[in-house]
Amino acid sequence: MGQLVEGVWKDEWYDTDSTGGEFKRDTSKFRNWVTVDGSAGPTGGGGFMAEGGRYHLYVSHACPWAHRTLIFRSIKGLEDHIDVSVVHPEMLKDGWELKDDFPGATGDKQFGLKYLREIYLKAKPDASGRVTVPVLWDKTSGTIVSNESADIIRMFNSAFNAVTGNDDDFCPPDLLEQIDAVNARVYDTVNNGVYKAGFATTQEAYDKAVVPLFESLDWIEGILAENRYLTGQWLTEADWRLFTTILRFDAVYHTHFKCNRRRIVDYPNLWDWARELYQWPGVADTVHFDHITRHYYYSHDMVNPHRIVPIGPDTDWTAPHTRG
Ligand SMILES: N[C@@H](CCC(=O)N[C@@H](CS)C(=O)NCC(=O)O)C(=O)O
Repeated sequence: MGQLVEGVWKDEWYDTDSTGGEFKRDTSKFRNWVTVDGSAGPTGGGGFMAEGGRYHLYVSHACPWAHRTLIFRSIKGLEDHIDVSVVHPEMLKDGWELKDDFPGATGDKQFGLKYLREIYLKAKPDASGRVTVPVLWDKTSGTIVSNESADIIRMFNSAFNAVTGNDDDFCPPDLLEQIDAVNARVYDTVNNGVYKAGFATTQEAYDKAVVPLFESLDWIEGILAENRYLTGQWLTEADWRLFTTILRFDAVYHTHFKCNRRRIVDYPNLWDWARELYQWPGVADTVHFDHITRHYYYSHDMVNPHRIVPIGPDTDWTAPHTRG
């Protein structure tokens, strides 16, 4: 685990000393957008037009943020248009490695590089900051378009429609405000909340994260008791953004990140909803529990120094849901 400082790799754990034990997530540094005509998007510069075969995605199957992008790639019919390199699940002193000696890890399909940081350095030789997945790479200009999953899934939702012929819209304009509001709470207290609980190094910092996390799960359970999906009767981006955290919850966050007030299977509506999303066409193929457990239990020395992978739970994601 480490980061780049002006182009040089420094192996160091997250600094929680300067923040009273709290984990603070670094901001993503590459924030350009692929657009229909190559004009600039909401942030960053232009020049990234939606074209089949032009972009490459670097992901980890363990990572909930990268997982969102793989789900959108699948449900938006982008699989033949955007190819993927999958990192090795263990993230150790060199950060994410592009090795292929684990089932499903592909190595670097573009350049044969060893470390994901080398992709960052190709884009920006003096890059500083964390080397994270996902990364969307532009083969034409030879640079990183974006390393922010929230932006990448918005691009995938609409920019490539003319390329794929898929017009499904998971961010319809009339629901956008509601989607953004749900996303804001879910991001802070659930998606990032589990990390804040798990990487906290003081009791206060842990309490500050874990209490709002379970308040939000109760709030979500209430919404899903009344509505099929988070923003009503249509499945939207808000559901997919929550899903990748919920999928990992009982297997990892409940144990490894000490988020153990309740399990997801203890929330009848949330658990039913989660199975519906898992069973959505194309989604189960994006799920790799072997990468998920190997990554978390192996990569965080500070949390699990002996790298023992717990035995359970036995969860049946294929059990029929009753959301219809
Ligand atoms: N804001 C980023 C966060 C991505 C992120 O933190 N990914 C984790 C994996 S789950 C990572 O690569 N961490 C490496 C590190 O922090 O050094 C996004 O949503 O794309």
